[in-house]
Amino acid sequence: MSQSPVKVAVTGAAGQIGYSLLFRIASGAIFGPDTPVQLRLLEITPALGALEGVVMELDDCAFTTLDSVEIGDDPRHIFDGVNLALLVGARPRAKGMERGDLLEANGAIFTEQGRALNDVAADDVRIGVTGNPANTNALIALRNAPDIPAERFSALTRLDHNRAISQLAAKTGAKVGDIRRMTIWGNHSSTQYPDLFHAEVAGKNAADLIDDQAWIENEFIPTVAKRGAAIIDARGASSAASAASATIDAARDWLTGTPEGDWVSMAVASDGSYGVPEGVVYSFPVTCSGGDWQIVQGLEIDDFSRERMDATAAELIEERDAVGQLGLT
Ligand SMILES: NC(=O)C1=CN([C@@H]2O[C@H](COP(=O)(O)OP(=O)(O)OC[C@H]3O[C@@H](n4cnc5c(N)ncnc54)[C@H](O)[C@@H]3O)[C@@H](O)[C@H]2O)C=CC1
Ligand SMILES: O=C([O-])CC(=O)C(=O)O
Repeated sequence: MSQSPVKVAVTGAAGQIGYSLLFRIASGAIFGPDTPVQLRLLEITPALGALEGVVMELDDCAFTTLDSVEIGDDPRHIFDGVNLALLVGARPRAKGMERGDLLEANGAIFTEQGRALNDVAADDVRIGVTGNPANTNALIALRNAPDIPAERFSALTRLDHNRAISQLAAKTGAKVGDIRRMTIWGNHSSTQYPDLFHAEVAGKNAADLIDDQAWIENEFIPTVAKRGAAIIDARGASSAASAASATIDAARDWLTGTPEGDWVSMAVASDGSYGVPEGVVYSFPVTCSGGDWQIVQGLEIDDFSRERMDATAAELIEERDAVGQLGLT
């Protein structure tokens, strides 16, 4: 192992997602087997005792890729010099809540953490937001970090993307690995638009192959968009292992690149592509290379897709305005 260590901050490290995420990062799932990782774990003060227990377990795994672990409750200390910050820590929703209901509870966290990252993170920092409402939390963080380019922030819609791939594979009998060019447009919420019109199954257009608009509208889209709620109903707690896995997938592809001929879904600051207003963090199809992302351009958008893309943009604008009224940005 010759490379110098990468510093990775994880917030909410003693939570459910953290319990799965930390072990994957420590074992090399983002940076591979040759890059040592320094974990810097942020929690609120009352959770530091539980976090110490998680650190004992990390030690007990004897991961060759884990260089060091530091824990604390001060974002300015934990984020000092970090190259990657995964902002997971936030209150999860309970049964019957929409993710937007968490805006006020969680918005303040991302104001403080955006400011701290602005002041102390490494110059090359990338910031991935998993904590809900993820898109608007990312917007709050980036607005509070004026010295960090907005392109360095993204919110997690990779879980929705992976859910959509899994549903499409089950419907068509294809293998997950045969599916490419899936897209989640918009918000990580029930208004998101999982798009089969540009997805491919073994090189064939997914919507043409399925040839069943009713299934797309009445089964596929709602199943993907409401999967988080279905898991809360079934488990009594929100998705954790799958959310951690998607957080890893998203960070790995952002930093190491997307496969040739494929793309992934990432919620990023809109640049106006596809008529999505600037000033919101919206999920687009993106390709990544060298730690940067680019929105895939030139996809044809029909009326059905347009309507759904606009509806989820409208929800993000409402969230942005609500946050403005709370004085959070
Ligand atoms: N974007 C996505 O696809 C998904 C997002 N989520 C969201 O991820 C977040 C975390 O979920 P879980 O791990 O299940 O929740 P959890 O409640 O098990 O853990 C959250 C942790 O964050 C900590 N925390 C709270 N405020 C903090 C602060 N200011 N700084 C640092 N840590 C803080 C808490 O002490 C707790 O340990 C929730 O907002 C949840 O809704 C969950 C699944 C998927
Ligand atoms: O639904 C929730 O609240 C947790 C989440 O974001 C998901 O599972 O997609």
